[in-house]
Amino acid sequence: MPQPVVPVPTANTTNPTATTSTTTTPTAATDAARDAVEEEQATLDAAWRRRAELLDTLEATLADARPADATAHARAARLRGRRAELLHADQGLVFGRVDGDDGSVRHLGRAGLPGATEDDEPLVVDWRAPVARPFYTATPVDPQGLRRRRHVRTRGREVVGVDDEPLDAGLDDSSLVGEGALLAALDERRTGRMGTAVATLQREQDDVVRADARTPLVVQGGPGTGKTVVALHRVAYLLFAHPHLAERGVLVLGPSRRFLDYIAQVLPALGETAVVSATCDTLVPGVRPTRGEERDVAEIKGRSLWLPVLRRFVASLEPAGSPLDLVLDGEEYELGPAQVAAARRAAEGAGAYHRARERVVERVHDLLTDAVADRQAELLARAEDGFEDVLGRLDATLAAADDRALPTGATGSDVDGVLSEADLEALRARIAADPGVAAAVDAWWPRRDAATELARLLRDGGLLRTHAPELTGEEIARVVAEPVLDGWSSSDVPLLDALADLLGAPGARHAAHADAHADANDDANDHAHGAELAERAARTRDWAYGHVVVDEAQELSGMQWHMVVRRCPTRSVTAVGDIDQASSAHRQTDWGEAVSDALGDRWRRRDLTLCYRTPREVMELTGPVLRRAGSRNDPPRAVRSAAVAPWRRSTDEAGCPALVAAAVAELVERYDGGTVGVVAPVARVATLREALPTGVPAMSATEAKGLEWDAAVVVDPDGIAAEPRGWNGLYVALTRCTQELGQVVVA
Ligand SMILES: Nc1ncnc2c1ncn2[C@@H]1O[C@H](COP(=O)(O)OP(=O)(O)OP(=O)(O)O)[C@@H](O)[C@H]1O
Repeated sequence: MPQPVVPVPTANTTNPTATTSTTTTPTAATDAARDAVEEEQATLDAAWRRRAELLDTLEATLADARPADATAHARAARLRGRRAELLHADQGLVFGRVDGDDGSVRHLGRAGLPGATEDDEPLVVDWRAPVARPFYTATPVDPQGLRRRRHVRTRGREVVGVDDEPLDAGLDDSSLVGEGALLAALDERRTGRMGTAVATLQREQDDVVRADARTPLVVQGGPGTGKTVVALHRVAYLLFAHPHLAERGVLVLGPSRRFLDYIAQVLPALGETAVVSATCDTLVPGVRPTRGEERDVAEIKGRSLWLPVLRRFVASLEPAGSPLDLVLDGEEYELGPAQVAAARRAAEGAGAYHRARERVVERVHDLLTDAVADRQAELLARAEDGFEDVLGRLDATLAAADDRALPTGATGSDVDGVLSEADLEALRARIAADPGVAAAVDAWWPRRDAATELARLLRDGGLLRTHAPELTGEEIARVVAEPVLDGWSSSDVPLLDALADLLGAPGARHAAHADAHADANDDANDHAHGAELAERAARTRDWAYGHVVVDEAQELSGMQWHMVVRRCPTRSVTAVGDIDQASSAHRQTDWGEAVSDALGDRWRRRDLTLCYRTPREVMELTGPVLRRAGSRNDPPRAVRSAAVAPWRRSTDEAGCPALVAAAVAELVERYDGGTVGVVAPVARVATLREALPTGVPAMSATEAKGLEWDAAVVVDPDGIAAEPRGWNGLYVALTRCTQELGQVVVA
């Protein structure tokens, strides 16, 4: 049990896993507290001085730097990255300390601060360094060589308190890490922006943060268990521990723009900029859904089966083995079925449609070059047999070739009929540039555009019946009835992405990847340029990220999962979510069903079990809601209890907006400096927005996902429960508050 040696202002805290505490007399405790604060203040002062020195040195080095070559450029970029890291470390420059059995003392902070000389111990160890790990994971049962863990609470340059946990005095293994500091952090007013939790990460969270990056990881956790916190700290950890990931950037996928705004400050505050954040809707550059859609259609279009459907459709776009007629210099050539088949074989294994097309077209040019050369030789042979008219034609052909700069070096009279290598090359180049040949090849194997082809497929019942036999006639009819020409819907985006991938870029083989590689080499480890890299990655549809984090991952459809994996071929993916909070149209009810198709069977699951956000009294209301949602899971255990009991008020339809407005006004006053939010059935949101003061948001359960406020008012809970997947939605709605929950029931 932690022993706060300086009182912590957290009234309503109860550890669900309470353990024994060490006893100290009040006076001794006060003296010890004062000494401890003074001691840590001295360390914090030293850390600020060291930070200033390091920044001065960096500034001077950067001012003198004249990056002459790539190495110097990369070094300057690294220095700029380090400068940014030190600048961001001002909050929490020192936040923890561990004392070893061997008398060693180590301080932890947002950024590492080396000692004055190379032989000195670091003044502060970076929280992500391996030596920092016991701070998060040591327990009395497994003290990992530590005697004591101390959380140092600071405000700017001042130490305001310390919380000590002896690790050599107990047998209990279940207490929270740094309970005093944790509960103080949890009790703080919410600002509407998520904060960092480097100082108070809990053991089960740290296990996720530092898990192996190569294995896809799925983290299941109930509301408020810190999934988002963990996901974002994992990004910071991975970029620190595996700098090569920064060369490709990290993609963070969230459920909505509002959610991305909510978390936007966390990664920059952790010093990370090589990060792109997006929703599944905004992942494909140049494509934005503008059309709503029916839930059943979204469900059908989200199924993974569309991947084989689209594959079959794209295969059908390739020309059958029909002969190809070509004209060059007025002469007709026919590539017969056998030659066409041979050319098509060249495309086997080429992958995307356009890549295959490129290879086949090259092969066609080869075949035509051979055919022209053969015909020339044949004409010559006949000429030698004395056919004057044929000789005339040959002269004409060669003259035409000369006009087009075919450097045969031969004339009509001294030609020997066999083209040299150089002649053949030149002939091939001329064929490749010939507009007539290009037009014929285009007509035979056209370039295709993903948007046009998808719209064509989705509107054509016949095509769907051919390529999507997995769908029933009724399902096909629902798909065909969608007005795709009026714009894309959300479920079209992954279909477009899959189709664009199967088609490949016309005429720009691997351009995006080549581009990405060049950038990566220029910008290796360059945090200062991370934002630039991220911008470029966001613009490139087939950018391959170093790592992808998916938050609220339970919402993704099968096709959206494929869209994720396409962006990270190494499958270095961390997905965090709560299957019990799912509200989107798909039918998955467990993680295996949701991810196995895209992630294969290599993925691992971790669970988060403690709820840090929502007070126990509120969580107790959610068990029955979960049962009604059809879940067999229990809500997570809350680490805190509420100062104000959850309340319910009733009203009739007409009185609802006014009652909600009055309740909100009370809460805004009570949580001055904090935040209040309202969650309601979709149909009530607009009316409530009008009734509420500015700054108090009203939204549906789906929109509230991932967000939190000090106080939340849930309006018409029965109405929310009656929505599609409504009991899951109500579970979300009830778990948004950090302090107080009110429910307004509409009779
Ligand atoms: N170790 C921690 N230290 C301090 N605060 C924490 C810690 N873990 C979680 N929190 C806080 O608890 C709250 C809930 O965390 P978070 O939003 O990450 O939970 P979640 O599991 O993503 O919830 P939901 O499923 O409802 O979206 C946040 O205010 C977060 O800052």
